[in-house]
Amino acid sequence: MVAPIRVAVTGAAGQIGYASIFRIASGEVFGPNQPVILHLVEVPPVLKALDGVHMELDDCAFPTLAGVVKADSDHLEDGFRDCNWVLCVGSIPRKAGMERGDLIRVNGPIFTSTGRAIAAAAAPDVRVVVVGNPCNTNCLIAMKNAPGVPSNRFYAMTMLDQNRAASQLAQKAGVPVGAVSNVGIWGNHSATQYPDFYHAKINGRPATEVITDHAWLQGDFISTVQKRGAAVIAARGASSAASAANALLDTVKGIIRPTPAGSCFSAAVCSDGSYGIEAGLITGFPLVSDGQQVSIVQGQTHTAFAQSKIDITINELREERECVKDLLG
Ligand SMILES: NC(=O)c1ccc[n+]([C@@H]2O[C@H](COP(=O)([O-])OP(=O)(O)OC[C@H]3O[C@@H](n4cnc5c(N)ncnc54)[C@H](O)[C@@H]3O)[C@@H](O)[C@H]2O)c1
Ligand SMILES: O=C(O)C[C@H](O)C(=O)O
Repeated sequence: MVAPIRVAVTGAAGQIGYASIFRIASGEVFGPNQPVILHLVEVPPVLKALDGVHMELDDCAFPTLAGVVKADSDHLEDGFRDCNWVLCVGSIPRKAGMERGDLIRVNGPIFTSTGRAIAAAAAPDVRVVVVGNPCNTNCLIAMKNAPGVPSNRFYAMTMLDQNRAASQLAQKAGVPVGAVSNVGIWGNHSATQYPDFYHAKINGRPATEVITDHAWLQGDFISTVQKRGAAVIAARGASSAASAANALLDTVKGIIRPTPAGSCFSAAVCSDGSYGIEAGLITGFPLVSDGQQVSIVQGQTHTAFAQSKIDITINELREERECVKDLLG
């Protein structure tokens, strides 16, 4: 009999929460033999809607769903008690015309109590993925407010950017998206991020050999990925949800499954000073997992063009940190 793992999802009745939890309950992420107890966290006015989500989970009759715990955001320790994963979605999304960073003073405070409750109540092996924007800096706030939880347990989501970048490269090259690998996202999940096409591969070959339109790679490719979130908001009238939920699940899979040889996956983690990036910033890096431990891919070299892009996005992360320095524990 396999012991269940406990997975908390904040904002569980929101767009991304709703698009995530059924897939987590189904066994897609942790496997068909791993029971999961879902901890669903919402703000008090949304608890009634959360009851409805709970009914729907029951009605799916997933064999892998071993239980549901509901908690409100005023009782986060109850919500996170003994959790092995805390997926932090709950927060306000931006509207048309806003940058993700505009949410910093609205959503940032949510992550002080989140960090404290994780430290107080979660399982000793807890891993945290922050989705709520601006996710890098919110993750920094949570990490700084969770003394005793190792910094390498904190991730902010840049997987959606990786998936967007892979899709753009595949369409340009006229290949299935599965042919694209090794796309690293550097820096902030924002309009300054640097999606690294230089190290990307298409059918195992450098993307820069397969796609010879380098002006497109340096121009429209980067800006399309950087601004994709805003483009979705403009078209849909709401921020990306199904693709974000999919990326959240891909992030967890990236962490717990060995990365295929010669490839990487993307998330923002606490910099250890790799590539000269200031230690302690939550920064998008190319990562590899052996199924247990995640590490930053080492030894990549960057062109002057790429380095200038990385410098811009790292600078923005420093500015965001300055903006929330009163929340950093
Ligand atoms: N990192 C990424 O790639 C990425 C992608 C898409 C969206 N996002 C971000 O994810 C967040 C959620 O987006 P959404 O579309 O699901 O929004 P949503 O408004 O549909 O849902 C958010 C939910 O969070 C709940 N909530 C708010 N404050 C909370 C708190 N303190 N504790 C618990 N729950 C709380 C709300 O009641 C709501 O149900 C936004 O900040 C959005 O910008 C990030
Ligand atoms: O762009 C947003 O505000 C939502 C999300 O971060 C996205 O990239 O789709």
